[in-house]
Amino acid sequence: MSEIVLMSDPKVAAIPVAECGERLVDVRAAGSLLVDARKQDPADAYAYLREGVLERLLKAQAALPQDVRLLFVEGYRPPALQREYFEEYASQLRAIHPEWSARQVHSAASRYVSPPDIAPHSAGAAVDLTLADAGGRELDLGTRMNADPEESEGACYTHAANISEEARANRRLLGSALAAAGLVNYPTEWWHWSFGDRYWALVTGKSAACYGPKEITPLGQGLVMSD
Ligand SMILES: C[C@@H](N)C(=O)N[C@H](C)C(=O)O
Ligand SMILES: [Zn+2]
Repeated sequence: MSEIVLMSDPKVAAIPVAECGERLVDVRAAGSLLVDARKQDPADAYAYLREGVLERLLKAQAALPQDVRLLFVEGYRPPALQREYFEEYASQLRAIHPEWSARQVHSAASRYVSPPDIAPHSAGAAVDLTLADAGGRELDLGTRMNADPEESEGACYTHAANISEEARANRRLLGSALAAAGLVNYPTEWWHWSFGDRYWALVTGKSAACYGPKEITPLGQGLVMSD
């Protein structure tokens, strides 16, 4: 298996963004995806994604067996929230490993949360999702979603060996549908997939990302994006 490129790798930040300006859309309006409210925020920003990412999720949903559904948990994440997540996990790591340098902490933190400057969720390009049965019950993917590497003893890594055969099969099913639709996985998190961001561009050999980080402002029934 090829070596994992972490989000903190300078190769990711070196990818330029040629912003295409595509809008963020509410995935709940598409109607055919299961959407879980565990990450709901007052502006419902969590439910938004770039239009091209949603199109690809719908394609992946259509490729799954009839009794299996994608369960969407989190899409867009405001830059301030991304910073909060990153800092929170970095301080946990500092407490566990007081001997680590700032560089080591930054790199280890990026196994689980992207550095805010390159964050795919803040570009509306990434989605955290899992599988559910026809009744909406989550399937066994080996760990809870958002289990960090310490808590899960590494089982959050997509190709971890310390999960059951059933969980491995479910990860394969999720992965084959999403990869066929054009999304790429962050290999330290089985639930994190993206399209159009810098990480996606690096993995797929594109010269630039098409979606860069955005701030959003709620307006009427929607969201307005700005740099
Ligand atoms: C925090 C976790 N749900 C997540 O989204 N991690 C990725 C790497 C990110 O922050 O982009
Ligand atoms: Zn994610």
